[in-house]
Amino acid sequence: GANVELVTRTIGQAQLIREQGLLFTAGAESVNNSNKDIFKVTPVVLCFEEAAASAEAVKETAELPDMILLMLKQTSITEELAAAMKVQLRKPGSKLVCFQNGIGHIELLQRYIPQEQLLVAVTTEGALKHSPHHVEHTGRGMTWIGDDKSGIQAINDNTLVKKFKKLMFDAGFTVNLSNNITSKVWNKLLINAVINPITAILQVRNGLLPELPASYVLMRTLFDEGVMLADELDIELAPDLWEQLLDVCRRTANNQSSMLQDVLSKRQTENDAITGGLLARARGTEVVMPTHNTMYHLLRSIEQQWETI
Ligand SMILES: NC(=O)C1=CN([C@@H]2O[C@H](COP(=O)(O)OP(=O)(O)OC[C@H]3O[C@@H](n4cnc5c(N)ncnc54)[C@H](OP(=O)(O)O)[C@@H]3O)[C@@H](O)[C@H]2O)C=CC1
Ligand SMILES: CC(C)(CO)C(=O)C(=O)O
Repeated sequence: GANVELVTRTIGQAQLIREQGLLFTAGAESVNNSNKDIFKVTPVVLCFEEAAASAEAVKETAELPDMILLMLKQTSITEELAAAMKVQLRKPGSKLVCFQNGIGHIELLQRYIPQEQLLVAVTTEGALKHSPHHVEHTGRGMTWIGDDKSGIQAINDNTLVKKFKKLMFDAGFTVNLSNNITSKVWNKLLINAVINPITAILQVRNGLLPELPASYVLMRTLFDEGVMLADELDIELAPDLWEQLLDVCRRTANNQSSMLQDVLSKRQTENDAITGGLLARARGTEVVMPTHNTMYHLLRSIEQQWETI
């Protein structure tokens, strides 16, 4: 095994998990779907400030983490967080694995953390936080990790990465290495940039999108604009990405997309990292993305209504 520490944002959540444990339920398609068990685990829990202070205080870098799995939304990746990560990643060879959807965060993190310590993860696993100490594994998937600069062999030979893969495998998760993680990131980015904004604006579940003739047209238009940009940037996409996208709608038909959940809870969405991420990459190219631009501004208008309340 490995020593694992869970880091929460608030002290309240850390205390709750220390007192009551972390409840883990398995949804219908989860790894542990045989009996829909509820597992209770009692990890070591620190809040963000505690973790940052304890890393600052450490003199021997051997006591610092080997690997940090960053599973926050893009909206939580701030300069302050990146600076704190830098302090926690002083152990030579340690790695930060970034699980976010969307793009833009790696550029921010690279301003603080050397590129060779950053790994990008793309996952199709599904998780849903029901309460501050209850999480459901809503769907089985696959996780890809990589970094396009080092190449697959270097990652494959990395002892830490090997150990991480084994630990994940033993826990029931499949982790593969990718020699083109940018392509994996963009496949997911285009899927999210089609499904998330439309579901969030129309307030419908994923399954309805391809069923409504008008939203089907909108989906295809957003998809085609995204493909044009990827072509312009020489980013390889899966040849059957459109079919994959329709399949995601079918497989997650009853899900509310993460962006719809954010809108319903009046939380800031990942619009800047998903649709905004595409628009930022299109700037300075010949590609125009009028439909993504409209979706971006519609979502910002929704968010700005709460910001001004
Ligand atoms: N959920 C899923 O199935 C999938 C999610 N993703 C991507 O993964 C990322 C995370 O998504 P998801 O887990 O759903 O998001 P959630 O909002 O459910 O969870 C993120 C957690 O991060 C916590 N957090 C925020 N800031 C800090 C901090 N500084 N220190 C410690 N904890 C912090 C939040 O705490 P608090 O609630 O207190 O703010 C929250 O509990 C997103 O980019 C998403 O797009 C990718 C694939 C699948
Ligand atoms: C694939 C999809 C759209 C599934 O709901 C998702 O990743 C999300 O909701 O953010």
